[in-house]
Amino acid sequence: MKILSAKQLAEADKISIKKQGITSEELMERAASLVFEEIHHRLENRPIPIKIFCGIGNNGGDGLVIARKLMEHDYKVKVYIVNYSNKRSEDFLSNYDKLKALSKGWPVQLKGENDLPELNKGDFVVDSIFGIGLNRPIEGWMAKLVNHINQSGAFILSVDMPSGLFPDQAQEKNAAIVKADYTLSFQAPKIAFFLPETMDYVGNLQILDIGLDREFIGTLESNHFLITSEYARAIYKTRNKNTHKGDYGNVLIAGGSYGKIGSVMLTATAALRTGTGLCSLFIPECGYEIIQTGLPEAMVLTDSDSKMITEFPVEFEADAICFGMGVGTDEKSISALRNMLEHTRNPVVIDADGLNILSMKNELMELLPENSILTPHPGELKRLIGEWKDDFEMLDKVKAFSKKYKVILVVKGAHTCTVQNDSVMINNSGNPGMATAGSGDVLSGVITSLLGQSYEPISAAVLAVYLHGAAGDIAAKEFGFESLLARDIANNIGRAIRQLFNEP
Ligand SMILES: NC(=O)C1=CN([C@@H]2O[C@H](COP(=O)(O)OP(=O)(O)OC[C@H]3O[C@@H](n4cnc5c(N)ncnc54)[C@H](OP(=O)(O)O)[C@@H]3O)[C@@H](O)[C@H]2O)[C@@H](O)CC1
Ligand SMILES: Nc1ncnc2c1ncn2[C@@H]1O[C@H](COP(=O)(O)OP(=O)(O)O)[C@@H](O)[C@H]1O
Ligand SMILES: [K+]
Repeated sequence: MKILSAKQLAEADKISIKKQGITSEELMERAASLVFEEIHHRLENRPIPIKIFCGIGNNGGDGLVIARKLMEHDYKVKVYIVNYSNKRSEDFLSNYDKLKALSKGWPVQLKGENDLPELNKGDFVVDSIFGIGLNRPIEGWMAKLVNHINQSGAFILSVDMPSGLFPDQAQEKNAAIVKADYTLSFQAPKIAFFLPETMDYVGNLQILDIGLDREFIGTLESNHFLITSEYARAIYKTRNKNTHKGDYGNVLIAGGSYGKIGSVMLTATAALRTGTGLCSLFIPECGYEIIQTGLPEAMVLTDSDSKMITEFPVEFEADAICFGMGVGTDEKSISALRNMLEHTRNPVVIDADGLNILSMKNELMELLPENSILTPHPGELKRLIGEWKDDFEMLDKVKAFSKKYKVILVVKGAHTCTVQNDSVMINNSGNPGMATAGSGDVLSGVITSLLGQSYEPISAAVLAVYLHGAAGDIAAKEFGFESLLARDIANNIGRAIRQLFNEP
């Protein structure tokens, strides 16, 4: 699903109005009615105090429509108009008239900090102050209003955008932004919903299809995509009956050191659970019995060193190689990575200490086969690309890095971003239960497995990230967030694949 900018969405609004022969007020009625229906569906006429904060632009206009609809259904509604200027939009004004005609009292006018209304824990607040028209940070008394709403303890539903949040540009430090519990956003996701510095403002996210022109949206160019289950399903390759293990890839996972053999075991488990036909590990000698006992499906090659990798079995003909988990950064292990890179032409997967080695020995970057996949978490990423001042600069730097070295970066996080050149694929599956040791090792195993099964490198990365998160979600249903282990993610990859086809 395309992630669109505020400018593109405003354009899509205009084109749709023209093509569908409707007025912008009718489009507003349509969009806001969908929000009303979501609220009505959940509240089921419960007498909860609903407090709607409306700006005076079109986002405020949405709020007025929502208020009218709720009043028509006998909800307890109070409307506050946030007068941030005297330029009320046309559609705001016509809905203001409609609301006045329906309600007995006038909406409460807010004009300064003395007007902040009383809010209580049990209130249901609708934030319809600013949407995609925000063009500068919220300041002055309105910033106080935003903090007042945030501190009230009320349930907060934001319409289209949490007010104060820019859809597609960096935020000032300590900006006043509504911290929503739930955001109902129109038509397309906005990138700020998924980036580390701003995702917390959004709460639960739901995108409402307000029926903007599909053909026009199809023509819009975007470098940013949200990975959906439909997309993952389209990438996935089904299996033929007439096949054997040789058809599903022979992968080699090199990693581990004394005390960190578990990491490679997790990677190999994940690779096998993702369908790898033949899985071999290259590990220091100390891990031999551990792997042979713990994972009998895997084959094991050992280094001459008992505690760390110091070489690489360059004669091994693998369909995909993964290097790095638990390796450490000893000079001898650095030469093992160099050895591997000097003898490999196919794309490889580099994770964990493999990445740290690349940061230390920049010249090794030049040896990476084209379309290799690097899987840094934010700490490893900083070592690779340096510091960044905000998420947008981070994405720019990652894109530049991807272009410079012709590699794919999987920037891990709550919404993992897979970056190739200028394109960013954002993942929405997964949960905080996956913030546990070894879950990144599992991801590398899934990527390597798909790479070995002849998926294009970018497809392997994107599908793996999606399945890894979906498997984590299935595991979390069984164990809860706290109890989830990395191995549970690996063990649920099969269920995640079946879920793509709606099989429980
Ligand atoms: N178009 C359609 O058909 C549909 C649109 N829809 C809805 O419209 C929303 C977009 O509406 P919008 O364009 O009126 O912008 P909105 O977010 O209400 O802001 C209004 C004005 O605020 C001002 N302003 C900005 N920042 C400020 C600040 N920090 N402090 C003070 N003032 C500030 C700025 O005016 P300025 O003062 O700069 O002239 C700006 O123009 C969209 O999110 C969706 O909810 C849906 O109904 C679907 C159909
Ligand atoms: N809150 C979260 N929501 C979704 N996914 C998460 C969350 N926290 C962690 N993950 C996922 O778990 C993995 C953690 O990887 P990493 O930090 O490398 O762990 P480790 O080094 O312990 O293996 C990543 O794939 C990341 O996307
Ligand atoms: K809003």
